[in-house]
Amino acid sequence: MHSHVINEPTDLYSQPYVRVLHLAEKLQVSPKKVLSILINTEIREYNLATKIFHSEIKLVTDELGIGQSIPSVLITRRPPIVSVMGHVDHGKTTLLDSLRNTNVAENEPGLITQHVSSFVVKFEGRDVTFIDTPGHAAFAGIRGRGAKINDITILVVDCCEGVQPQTKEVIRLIKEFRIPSVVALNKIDKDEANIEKTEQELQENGLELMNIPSVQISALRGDNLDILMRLVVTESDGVNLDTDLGGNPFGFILETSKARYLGGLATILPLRGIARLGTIISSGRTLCRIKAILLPSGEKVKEIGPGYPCTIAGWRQGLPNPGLKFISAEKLVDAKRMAKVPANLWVLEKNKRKRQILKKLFLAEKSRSAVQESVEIRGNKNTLCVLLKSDTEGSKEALETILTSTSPEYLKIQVFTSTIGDINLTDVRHAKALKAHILGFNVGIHRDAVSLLTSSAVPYFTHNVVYQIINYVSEQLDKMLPPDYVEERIGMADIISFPSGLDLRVPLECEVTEGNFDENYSFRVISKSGEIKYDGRSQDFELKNGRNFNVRFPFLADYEATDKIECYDLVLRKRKLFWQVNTE
Ligand SMILES: Nc1nc2c(ncn2[C@@H]2O[C@H](COP(=O)(O)OP(=O)(O)OP(=O)(O)O)[C@@H](O)[C@H]2O)c(=O)[nH]1
Repeated sequence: MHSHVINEPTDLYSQPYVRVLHLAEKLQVSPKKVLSILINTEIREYNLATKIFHSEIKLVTDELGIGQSIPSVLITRRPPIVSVMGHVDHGKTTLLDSLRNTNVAENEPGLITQHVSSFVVKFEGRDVTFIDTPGHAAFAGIRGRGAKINDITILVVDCCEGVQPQTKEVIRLIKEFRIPSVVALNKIDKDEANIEKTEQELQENGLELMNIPSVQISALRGDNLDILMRLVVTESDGVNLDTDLGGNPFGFILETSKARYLGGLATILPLRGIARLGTIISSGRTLCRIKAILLPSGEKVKEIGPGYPCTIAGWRQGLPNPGLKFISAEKLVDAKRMAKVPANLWVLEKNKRKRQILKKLFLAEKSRSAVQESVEIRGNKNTLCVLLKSDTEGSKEALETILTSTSPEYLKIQVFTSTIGDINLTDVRHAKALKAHILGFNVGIHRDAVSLLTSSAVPYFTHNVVYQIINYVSEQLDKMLPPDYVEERIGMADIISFPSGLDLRVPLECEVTEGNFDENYSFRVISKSGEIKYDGRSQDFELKNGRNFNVRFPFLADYEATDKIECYDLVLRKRKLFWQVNTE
């Protein structure tokens, strides 16, 4: 029934490699050719069965001249994301409910009751994810920011009322963003339903029913919902639903809620990667180390793949805002590993040195559990755009190589142009339009470019030492990362007395055993076995005589006398830069 749990072997995801032979097949070149390219790199020993990683795959594809794209070894097809839209009372909720009921097993024992408006329908062996978009304004906002949340829209129109203002708004959105759509002509069970008139009105409002599939349904009775599903599945065949299972998890926050025992919850829609228990994600200023994953049915799972909405617990520093993107924060750890690559390797002499660098990078990459590639994060705040200027062909190539082969995953360095000569007016104009940084190696600035450079505040950096340029880039990348927090324990306490009958109004009485307690910090209730029963802010914290205090927590939990209370703070940590360059 719960087929939306990932049910293939787990190591498929945690082993983001491909064997040499398999890669040759994918690329449709002879295995011998691939093998010889790899052997020539001198990175290590290879045979046809060797497992190779993304950095090595890239070497092969580069050498073969088939571009930068990484073969789709870990690419999988996720379920299409469908949202139902339409005018008020035209039957959106009824349709969603009918679709959900065809699928959901209700009252299964052991499930946690929750209200989640997103769910997965299985249709003819395919999973289709429905999300209840929270109103048109938010939807338009999400779209407007260039992000992609739904693949297909079902436009519901009440055939008794015909086209109404919000119907027109949806038509506008569908057309503007070219969203594949299906029209559901609803309430055909009613006598007043006028299908022809509704179709005509849709046509008059610019919806070409010749090109857009439509179906007459009764959301209430469930008539023709199978046809609707088939149309949706057919439409989804034309949509690129490929996603990278090995990538850093990222997706959207759909809604938030709070629950007893679990604290703050957020329903998320992952669009890439596998999110697991323990995965750290961040959204806006909030951070979550995933401590529970619940499917819309309430079933608890350990991991979740792209395209499957789920509710996660473990949020710190409040709850994220619906509509926002979330990203994996694991890269904070990776960034530190990258920083350990010895600095003297950044001296660029071609070929041999380059191989050494790639070898180091490869080793760093191999040590990570998953290879990440920022596939769709382009042209946004995860990309540092640069315009390179160099004095000679040799230094130009060196700079390009260093910047393109070493950008840490998740953050991307995009080199727009790389040319030889002083920084001129055109460069500054381009940089301004592209919001790019100008990096100059051993070059000057044209006189006519100076004034625009200062007045337009285009960031630029020139130097005749390559390390300094790398340092500059490193600093810029660092500024793009979300803050890195570490936990600091403030104090520990024992529970001396607690309310019987789980009465929320009665405070817990506690005694400090270590450090201090202060209501301005976060609190955690930990059971003897280490289970976290509560994590968050306190309520009505009251310091008593000496080392005792009273405290209440907003959520009810089965507190016990053996529980410990921890008081902790999240402190901003100063990060090491990506590339620590040793200038000696
Ligand atoms: N007869 C009939 N009634 C329907 C059908 N679909 C929905 N309704 C009724 O129309 C009314 C509005 O339906 P909803 O599903 O709440 O409409 P909605 O579009 O979700 O409305 P909002 O959430 O307020 O925007 C309800 O009374 C439904 O029972 C249908 O196919 N046939």
